[in-house]
Amino acid sequence: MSAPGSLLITDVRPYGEGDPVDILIVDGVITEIGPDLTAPAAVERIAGRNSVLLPGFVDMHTHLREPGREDTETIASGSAAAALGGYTAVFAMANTDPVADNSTVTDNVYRTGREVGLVDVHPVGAVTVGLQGKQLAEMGMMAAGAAKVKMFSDDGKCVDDPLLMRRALEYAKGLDVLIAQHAEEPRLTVGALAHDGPTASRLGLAGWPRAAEESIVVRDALLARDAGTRVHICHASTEGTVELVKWAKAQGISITAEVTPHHLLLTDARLETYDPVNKVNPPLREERDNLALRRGLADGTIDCVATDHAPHAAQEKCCEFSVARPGMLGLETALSIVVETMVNTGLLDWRGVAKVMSERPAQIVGLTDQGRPIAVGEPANLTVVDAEASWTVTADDLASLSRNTPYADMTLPATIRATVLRGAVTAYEGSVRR
Ligand SMILES: NC(=O)N[C@@H](CC(=O)O)C(=O)O
Ligand SMILES: [Zn+2]
Ligand SMILES: [Zn+2]
Repeated sequence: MSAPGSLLITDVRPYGEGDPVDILIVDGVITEIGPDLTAPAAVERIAGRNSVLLPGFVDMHTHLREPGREDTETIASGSAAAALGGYTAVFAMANTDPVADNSTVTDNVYRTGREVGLVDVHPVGAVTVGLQGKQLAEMGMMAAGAAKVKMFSDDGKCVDDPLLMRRALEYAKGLDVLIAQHAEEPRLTVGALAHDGPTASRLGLAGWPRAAEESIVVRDALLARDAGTRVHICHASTEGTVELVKWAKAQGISITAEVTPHHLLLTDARLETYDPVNKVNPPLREERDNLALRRGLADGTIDCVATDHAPHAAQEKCCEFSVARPGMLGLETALSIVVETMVNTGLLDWRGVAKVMSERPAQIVGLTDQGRPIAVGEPANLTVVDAEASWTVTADDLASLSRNTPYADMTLPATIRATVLRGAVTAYEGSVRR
């Protein structure tokens, strides 16, 4: 990674609007924006070549597998994947081994992220001890530690006990932190392998009904209402979730929701081959869910895109569908899938992409230095997007240590030309800068 000195990014269009300008960055802060800026010869330059300039992306939902499964992802490899995907901040979920349910783990994740330095790694703390759903974790200790944990989640598992969830929301309110719920009523998903629909029936796979998600979404909306606090819904996957979140927002309930790129694009039709790469929680659903999620993201009902980047070892993904681990990679392909499903369909312009990939996630979780406007005086956390380019995904070329991308061999629109974290170039033309 280059030192955070001075940087000149030439020939870029902020938010894809207007004529190309140059951006001068000094000591991590944008100091000048205008056509044909001059800078001393020693200043590092990035040629934007008429690219779109966006605020650096913020991922509220990433699984880095450190500590515990460093064979599938480390904080370093996941940070590289994030930088290449245009991210300047990621939230690393708590389902590590050991679980991030105490400040020793969360502070270690945070410090390792700083040492790697490619992206701001914010650890997510567990809501319950060991993700067991029995006893609240020491959220206060984690929030007060070096990592200043801002978000808590048992993701991978649902906090299904309603009384415990109520207490968690009350505790979170006092700490001014966010609870993010993996909305899954486990008594409705016993043995479930696929979306409960015609495809699962035909393939003989036990179904995961939409109601398993939606019943928790509405329950948690009501609990947040009563607690007078906010709640965030991870990986919304159904048309009904969009309707329920819209209803809850209309009631003045402080609820937010994210959608993954794969739930915007892919359906359970993918399961016909029984390829475990398509196994994910919540499952890929039907086209009407994709379309409702896209509309919800466009109209602000769904607040943001989060990757749910979930690396798994080859041996955990090549076996029989029923025993394969759920989850798919997402960091390096997210922007392309958002362009394919939201920009190329006319649902979002580049301002809208900045909102759902950067501004809203930063606001929801309370980051004050990310998701900022591209303006003089603002921190230089930026992503340079070549909107005209396309690329073919080669699993072996990904920076992630895992290979479980559902987009292998697909040609996708848009590439990340460069990512800039506080004025330092972290990724440039497909390579990370260390
Ligand atoms: N999404 C997944 O299918 N898997 C995630 C857990 C989760 O996000 O629920 C994982 O940690 O592998
Ligand atoms: Zn989850
Ligand atoms: Zn997850």
